[in-house]
Amino acid sequence: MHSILVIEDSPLLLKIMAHLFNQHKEWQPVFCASYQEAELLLETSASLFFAAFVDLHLPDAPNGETIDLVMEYHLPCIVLTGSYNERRRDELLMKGVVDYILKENYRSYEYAFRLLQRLERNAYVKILIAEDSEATRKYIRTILTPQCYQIIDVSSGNQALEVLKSQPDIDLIIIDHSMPGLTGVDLVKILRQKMYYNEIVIIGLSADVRGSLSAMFIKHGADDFLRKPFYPEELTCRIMSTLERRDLVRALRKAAQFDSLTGLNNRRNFYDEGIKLFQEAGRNKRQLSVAMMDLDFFKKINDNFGHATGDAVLVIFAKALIAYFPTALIGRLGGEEFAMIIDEPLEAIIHMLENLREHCAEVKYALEAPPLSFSAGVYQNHTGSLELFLQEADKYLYQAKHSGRGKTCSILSLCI
Ligand SMILES: Nc1nc2c(ncn2[C@@H]2O[C@H](COP(=O)(O)OP(=O)(O)OP(=O)(O)O)[C@@H](O)[C@H]2O)c(=O)[nH]1
Repeated sequence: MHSILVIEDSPLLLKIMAHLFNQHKEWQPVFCASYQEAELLLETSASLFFAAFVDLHLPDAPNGETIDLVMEYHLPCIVLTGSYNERRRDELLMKGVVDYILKENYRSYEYAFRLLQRLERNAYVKILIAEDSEATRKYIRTILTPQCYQIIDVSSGNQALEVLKSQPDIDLIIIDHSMPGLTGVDLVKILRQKMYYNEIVIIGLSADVRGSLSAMFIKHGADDFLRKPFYPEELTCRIMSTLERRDLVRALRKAAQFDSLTGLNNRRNFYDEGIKLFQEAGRNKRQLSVAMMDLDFFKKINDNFGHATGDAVLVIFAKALIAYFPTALIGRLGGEEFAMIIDEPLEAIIHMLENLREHCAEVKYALEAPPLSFSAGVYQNHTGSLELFLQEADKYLYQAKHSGRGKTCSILSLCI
C-alpha cells in the first residue's frame, strides 16, 4: 500500500478526498492542513510517500510555496487549484509538477486518482528517446521525469537499435526524423519489420513543416507523430493514449488466446501454436507426442464442494501441469479437459504423468474431499497432423476412463 500526502485546508474538499480514498484502498492518505504541518511531516517522513496532492493556496503559503516544498523532496506533485490561467499553468509545469487539477467537481478529483494510478504504472514503463539535438532530449526528459517514466536517450538511430537489442523491454520510442545516419522514418521501417504494434509504441517527431512526413511516419508503422515545437502536455497526452491503446490490444489478444481461469492456452491458441510446433518438428524430423488429460468425477467435486472449489481445482491442476511439464505446450481444451504437445520419449512422458498423479492425490482442495485424480491418453508417432494426434490421444484417454480412471493409456499397450 502506498501513502499519499494530501496538503489541503478546505473541509469540503477533504471530505470528498476521504470518500475517494475509501474507494481506493490501495492508497493510504495522510492529511495536512497547512504548510507548517507539511514541512514538519516531510522533514521526518518524506520517504514514506509515493506522491502528494497539494493545494496551491494555503493560508500560511499563499503563493504556491507548498509545491516548492514538496518538489524539494522529489515527490510527484499533483496540484489542486481553484483558478486557472495560462501563466499559472506554465509556471506549474516549469516547476515539474505531474499535473494540475481544477477544483471544480467530483469528476476533477476522480481524474486526480486516475493520475495516481497512471503514475504507479509509469514506473514500469521504459521510454527511449532517439533525437540528435541535446536541447530537445533535455526538454523531453524535463517533461517526462515528473510522470515517473524510466527514460533512456540516444542521439542516433543506430544507437537506438543497440539499446533495443540489449533492452527489448522498451515500451515506447520517440523518434526524431533528421538524425545523422538512419533517418527517423528508416528506423521506423526497421523496427516494424521486427516488432509488432503490441510490442513497442512509436511516436515520430520532426520540425519539418511538410505534412507528408507525418504521413510517412504513420504509413511505415509509427503510432503517432508530433511536430516540433510542441507543448509539454501534447507529448504526455500522446504517450498516454498510445500506451493505453497498446495495453488494450494486449489485453484483447490475451483474452482471445488464453483461458481466463487457468491462464493456459485456450483451445484456439493451443491449435494455432500446436500446428506451428508440428510444422517445425516435421522440418527437423523430430517426433512429438500429444497427451490428453481429463479430471475424474469432476462433476462430483462441483456438486459436493461447490463450483468455486471446482474452479480452484482446475487452477491447481493447470499449475501442476506447468510445473511437471515446463517445456510442453499446454492448453485447456474445455471444461476439465487438458492437452499438451511435448517433445520427450514416450516412457519419460508416462513416468512424468505418474509423478503428477501422485502429486494430485496429495493435494488438499477441500475438507474430507476424495483424492484428485485424472485419466490420460498419450499418442506418439513419426508422422501425422496435430488433428490426428489429438484424435488418437483422445482414444487412449477414453480407454483410460473405461479401464477404471486414474490411469494413463498409450501406444505402449497396457494402461498404468
Ligand atoms: N467449476 C467448474 N466446472 C466446470 C467448468 N467447466 C465445466 N465444468 C463442469 O465439469 C463437469 C464435467 O462433468 P462430466 O463431463 O460428467 O465429467 P466428470 O464428472 O469428470 O466424469 P468423468 O470425466 O467421466 O470422470 C460438468 O459438471 C461441468 O459443468 C468450469 O470452468 N468450472
